[in-house]
Amino acid sequence: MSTPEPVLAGPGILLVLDGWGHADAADDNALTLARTPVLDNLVARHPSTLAEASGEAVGLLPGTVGNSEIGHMVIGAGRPLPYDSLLVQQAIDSGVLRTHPRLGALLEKTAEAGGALHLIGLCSDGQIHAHVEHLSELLAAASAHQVQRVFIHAITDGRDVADHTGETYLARVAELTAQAGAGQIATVIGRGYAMDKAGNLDLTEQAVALVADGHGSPTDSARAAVGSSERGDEWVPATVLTPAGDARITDGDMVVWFNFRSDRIQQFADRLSEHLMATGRSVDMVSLAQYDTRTAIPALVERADASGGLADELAAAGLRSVRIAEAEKFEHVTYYINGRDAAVRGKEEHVRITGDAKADYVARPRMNLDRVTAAVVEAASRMDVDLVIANLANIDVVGHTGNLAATVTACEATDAAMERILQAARDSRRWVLAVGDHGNAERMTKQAPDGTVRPYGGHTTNPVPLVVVPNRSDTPAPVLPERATLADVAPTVLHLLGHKPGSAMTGRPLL
Ligand SMILES: O=C(O)[C@H](O)COP(=O)(O)O
Ligand SMILES: [Mn+2]
Ligand SMILES: [Mn+2]
Repeated sequence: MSTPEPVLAGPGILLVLDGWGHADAADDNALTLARTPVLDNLVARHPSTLAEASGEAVGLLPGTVGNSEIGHMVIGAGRPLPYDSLLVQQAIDSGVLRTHPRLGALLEKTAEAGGALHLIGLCSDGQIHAHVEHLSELLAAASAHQVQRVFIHAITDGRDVADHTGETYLARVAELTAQAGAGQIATVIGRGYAMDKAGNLDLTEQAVALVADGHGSPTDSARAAVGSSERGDEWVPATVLTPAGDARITDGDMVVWFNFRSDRIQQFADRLSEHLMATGRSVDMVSLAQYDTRTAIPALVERADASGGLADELAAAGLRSVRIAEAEKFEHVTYYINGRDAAVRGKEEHVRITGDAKADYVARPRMNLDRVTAAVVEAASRMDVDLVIANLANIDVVGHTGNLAATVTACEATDAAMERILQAARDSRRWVLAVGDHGNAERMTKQAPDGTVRPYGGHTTNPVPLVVVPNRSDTPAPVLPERATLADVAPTVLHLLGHKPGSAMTGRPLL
């Protein structure tokens, strides 16, 4: 006798609960501190497992925390993708970066013209946007080409690493410059200004004016620069370190952007390029990894191919998908889940829920969740929609504030939204696959480099819950394998839609 098909293939909802990681209950675990009956019930009563969302399982360096870009890319690709941090590290380990012809040619040209090299990037070891140690390779290359003036325009973090650690990382930069015999920190500014991605150009302009024209508060040490912030490392005001001398960007200089992740540096890179051009300064620029800037900036390390994922398979099968998220995560359910591909395939609809771009997430931990939920419910009710893909951003975005109470509220708001979405799924006979893209809110403290335990709003290496709510309850519920990875999501989604995994996918259907 054949076993009945446990899940009736049909339309569904793929929900990414951003920052929904798994860890044992603890007094810094916002998810277990929160009252979340719907999520608890979901995991307890329906087929569920834990999925790896960090390190090698998704294409990151071993032991590194997951992030929204690689999380959504792997969810969409159905296979781990070598992420930019890994590719940069490989280029360093193999010596390819140090001997990169484009870098070498530009350094030589700069040295001959007596120009300066400006290194701009985030100085921490958060491994999400950048790694401070990458500077060592760039400084060595500058030294080898005898570039005499090397200025580091340091951006302080406090988001991907514990806050109030900026001074430690700037001290590390100073060590690296001493080791290489080249370079000095010229300016310091927090990532809140330099890495805005929400179009707040007033913030970006402060970073542009600082590095291009030396407009900032003069101070004589990195420690004083970081200490001048009243709002932690993210918001260190534009500061010029006077011992570096005149570090303005002039005609014939070159710039290397050393963030490997594009999303939060590209606005600054674009504005700086435009400003230099508008003021008649001809400056060569390269970035460590490929950026999605409007102005073309050549990359030293190319991206991995991410084609052949869920979007391509949906298009090939003629299936309609609706993508829904609020602004903070809109690119994640469109551009990133589609393999960093901006093309909108035929039957693909995008719903971007907008709100206050400068929202204070501690004061407003619900964000625009009600409108996101309403859009999911509406899309689910449409007979012509095969797959709804939505991101519920609160757990991650509010988690980043490092504020435990606000994050608990965000978890509870997400729980209530889930209740409405699950009801909509029952009404429309849809299955639901809910998954985190990386951990965040399940651990809200971290040990800082100096050994103290601090509030922490960044990501984690914890696995994420993955739950499948079948579209019918009259057949035995399937059992999912004990462990999974984010690469299994797309094959499972295609299976639930009644299709095979794509040939480029190495993940497997979990049921
Ligand atoms: O850019 C950010 O907000 C954080 O550094 C990383 O968070 P994300 O990967 O969720 O965007
Ligand atoms: Mn995320
Ligand atoms: Mn995040």
